[in-house]
Amino acid sequence: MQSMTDTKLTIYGEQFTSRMLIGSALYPSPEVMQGAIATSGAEIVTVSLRRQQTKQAGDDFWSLIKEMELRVLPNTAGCHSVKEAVTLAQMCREVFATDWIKLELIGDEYNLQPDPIALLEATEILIKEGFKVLPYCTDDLVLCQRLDALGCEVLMPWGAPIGTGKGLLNPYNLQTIRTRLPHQTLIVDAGLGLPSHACQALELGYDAVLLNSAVAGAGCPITMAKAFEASTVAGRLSYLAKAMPQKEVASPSTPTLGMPFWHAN
Ligand SMILES: CC(=O)[C@@H](O)[C@H](O)COP(=O)(O)O
Repeated sequence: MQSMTDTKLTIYGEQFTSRMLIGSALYPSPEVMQGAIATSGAEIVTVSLRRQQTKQAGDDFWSLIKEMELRVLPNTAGCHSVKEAVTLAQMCREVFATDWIKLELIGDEYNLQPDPIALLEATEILIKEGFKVLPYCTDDLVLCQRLDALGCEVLMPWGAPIGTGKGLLNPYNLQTIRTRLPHQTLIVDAGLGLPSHACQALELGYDAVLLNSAVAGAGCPITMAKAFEASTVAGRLSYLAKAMPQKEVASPSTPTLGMPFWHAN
């Protein structure tokens, strides 16, 4: 019998079993946040230094995150300039004692689209300073190639604008990036709304997904976290199993006498 072997998700040399990275914002309560993150099976949680408003709220939040013993991926959510993002990344390195940074640099307020030019500039600066950059970028092949050439070992193209829940708006672009950068760890980041969207990303050969709103904004975040976990497992297995080719013309699936097994033609 054929058996299916899989590699683990690799991020800058570190290996993970879960193929979902999860955000820590927008949950209805700290308890629900902890419950949903734990249920999701995620081993990496992204956190924003900028979003904490008072010292007390910040301290309480960090204690909850620390209790969960997850790998923390600080992000530069809300930054609009290279200077702002680089400064925040430097602060994150001090506060969280990690050189990982999810680099988010917004270029447009309407759709929160990442600014590709500023992103390249900030990535170059941060890599020279020793950061391990995980850039949140648009699904543009040439931009991804440039980020790859700068030394990024993970790229995170968007599925759709942050918080929209629209899923993969341009599967062709995402597929092209996968095909052209086969060595890269690729993560679809943002815009997912349903577990089926995560499954689709994994089926395209993406290594993982990063999401927040779909779980935090669900009617029952804990149940939705479980559904996303199952969908990433299903999507990865489906990718490894290699789907049957699609056909334009029907072919009978009921075996004809004397031909009980599949014939590829
Ligand atoms: C939490 C975080 O990093 C977001 O900026 C991320 O991009 C997730 O987006 P969604 O909320 O659309 O899942």
